[in-house]
Amino acid sequence: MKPILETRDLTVAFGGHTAVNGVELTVPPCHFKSIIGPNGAGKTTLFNLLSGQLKPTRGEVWFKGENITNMPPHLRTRRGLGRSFQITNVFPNLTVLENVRLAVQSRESIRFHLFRHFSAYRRLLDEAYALLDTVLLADKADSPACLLAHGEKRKLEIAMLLALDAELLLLDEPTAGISIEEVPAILEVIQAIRDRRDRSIVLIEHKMEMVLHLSDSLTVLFNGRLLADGTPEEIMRSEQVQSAYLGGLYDDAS
Ligand SMILES: Nc1ncnc2c1ncn2[C@@H]1O[C@H](COP(=O)(O)OP(=O)(O)OP(=O)(O)O)[C@@H](O)[C@H]1O
Repeated sequence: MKPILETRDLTVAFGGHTAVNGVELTVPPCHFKSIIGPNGAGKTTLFNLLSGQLKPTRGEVWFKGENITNMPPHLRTRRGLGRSFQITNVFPNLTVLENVRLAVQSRESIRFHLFRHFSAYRRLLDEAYALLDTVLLADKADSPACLLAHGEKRKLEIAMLLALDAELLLLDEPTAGISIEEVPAILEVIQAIRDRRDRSIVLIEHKMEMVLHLSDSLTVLFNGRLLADGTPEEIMRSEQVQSAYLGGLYDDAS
């Protein structure tokens, strides 16, 4: 099966420091890959290269068979490559439902101009409701977005990403900064999206145990390099990974 996302020799250096170094990544369609690694391994920098926030010093990014290395972020989003924190257009005083409805509408308006009709508006609202259901946020549909708890905001972001119909979701530490009580709900949402098997997910996570049971494959970054790539079982068995994570090299800051 042709990969949906591929990187070739992807490298970026800041001055003398190579933050991402020759990374070769392959993500098949409808696949769930987690990128793990200790602090400073290069995970966020790699995401910046995938979403177009950064240009590589060397190497290429391919999405759906197209070389997107020099494509700006908004065009990558239109192609179907969506990143969670790119959702900067959450309107705090609008309700959760209206925010998702606007995200659905922004996708639709790229394709059609149907919205003068009430039936089209109704359809947008129905889709927005369905997405809120998917992310377990339907009970907050009428709350202003600014009143959501942190974890609920992450769910809203995921709903808006889904509304944009991203074929590949880049989720940057979706559980970072949220309370322990909210973590299971976020993981449940991600698992439900994974179980639909209709899109790919690439997720950054600092703590390997958080994503082991969710992932089809894991990529381990260490000092900017790809240390290991394989199924969760292969990664768990890898001595290299064990020593990187358990041999005192792993910075367990959360
Ligand atoms: N714009 C930049 N200029 C200079 N150095 C940078 C820049 N962005 C990242 N770095 C450096 O690149 C390295 C990788 O950082 P990155 O944030 O990608 O790591 P990470 O794996 O996401 O870590 P964390 O888990 O702490 O978020 C770090 O040493 C960081 O200081």
